Amino acid sequence: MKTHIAIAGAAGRMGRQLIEACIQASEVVLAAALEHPQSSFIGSDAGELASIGKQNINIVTDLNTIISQFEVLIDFTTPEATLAHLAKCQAMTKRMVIGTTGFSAQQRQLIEQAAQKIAIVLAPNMSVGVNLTFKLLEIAAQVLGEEVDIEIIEAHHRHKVDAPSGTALRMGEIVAQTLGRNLAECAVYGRQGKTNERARRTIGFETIRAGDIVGEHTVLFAGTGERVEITHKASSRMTFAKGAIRAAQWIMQKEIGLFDMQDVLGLR
Ligand SMILES: NC(=O)C1=CN([C@@H]2O[C@H](COP(=O)(O)OP(=O)(O)OC[C@H]3O[C@@H](n4cnc5c(N)ncnc54)[C@H](OP(=O)(O)O)[C@@H]3O)[C@@H](O)[C@H]2O)C=CC1
Ligand SMILES: O=C(O)C1=N[C@H](C(=O)O)C[C@H](O)C1
Repeated sequence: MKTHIAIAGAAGRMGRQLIEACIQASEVVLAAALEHPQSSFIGSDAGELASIGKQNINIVTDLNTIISQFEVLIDFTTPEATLAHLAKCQAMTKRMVIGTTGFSAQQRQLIEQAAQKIAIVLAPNMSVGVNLTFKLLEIAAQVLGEEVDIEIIEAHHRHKVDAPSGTALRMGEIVAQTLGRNLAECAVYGRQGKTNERARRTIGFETIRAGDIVGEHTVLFAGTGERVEITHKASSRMTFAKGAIRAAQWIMQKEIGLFDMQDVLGLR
């Protein structure tokens, strides 16, 4: 049976890629596409928006009007919009795949609570390569341990509104957890002025925002005499969109619970 998908944030950078990925994937059906009420794209055809030709699916604004048409809502919007969609999906018992980043700890708690009622995949990065990189980071941190300085450098396009990226923060959490550190206590976000010598157990974050960079992450493990750099570079948003479609198909086997791409890809 094909999975019927609705896309929130359909006119966004990721939304347009998701429309195309949905149409390309034979195992899923694009059932509906959503934008906010003020969007100039309401009523536009989703296929035309994604430059793949008319699909006879108009962009709508009210999730309640399409609730019977889809099984999984894929949401790449903003934290506030995602939480509004989450409340509706919980009320109507619909599954969600959430790619939005930039949630506060309190907002994340709301997602965890909702996952007691519905099944959710929440992942700051849906690419297979980044999720493999997460595993490589665990190994690097285990082997290099306390002998190295760890820095996380990320670069994204000029339109990105959250920093550090959700992926960079997840990388920091993985490294910190592997080394028995608390990221909230050891993270250092950028440096300026008289910083004093670097403390070994800190994990540094550096953020670049420029041009049309799709998404690049490097974790540096720098010791004395050598260093290891683990880098992932995304060159197309289609890699994230394909991952989200895969997650939407995977979540159909779950009724409740909070999962991420490590679960979807069997990397847990
Ligand atoms: N997990 C992953 O693999 C990835 C995650 N992301 C994350 O996804 C999110 C979106 O990224 P991106 O596509 O680049 O951003 P965009 O700003 O291009 O897209 C977001 C879209 O959501 C729309 N939107 C805002 N509020 C609502 C609402 N209430 N209902 C429906 N639609 C709404 C925006 O409309 P308007 O522009 O008019 O405000 C816009 O069209 C970010 O948090 C980003 O970090 C991005 C790439 C990969
Ligand atoms: O906003 C983006 O573009 C991206 N955001 C995600 C993040 O914050 O990690 C993932 C990807 O790198 C692109």
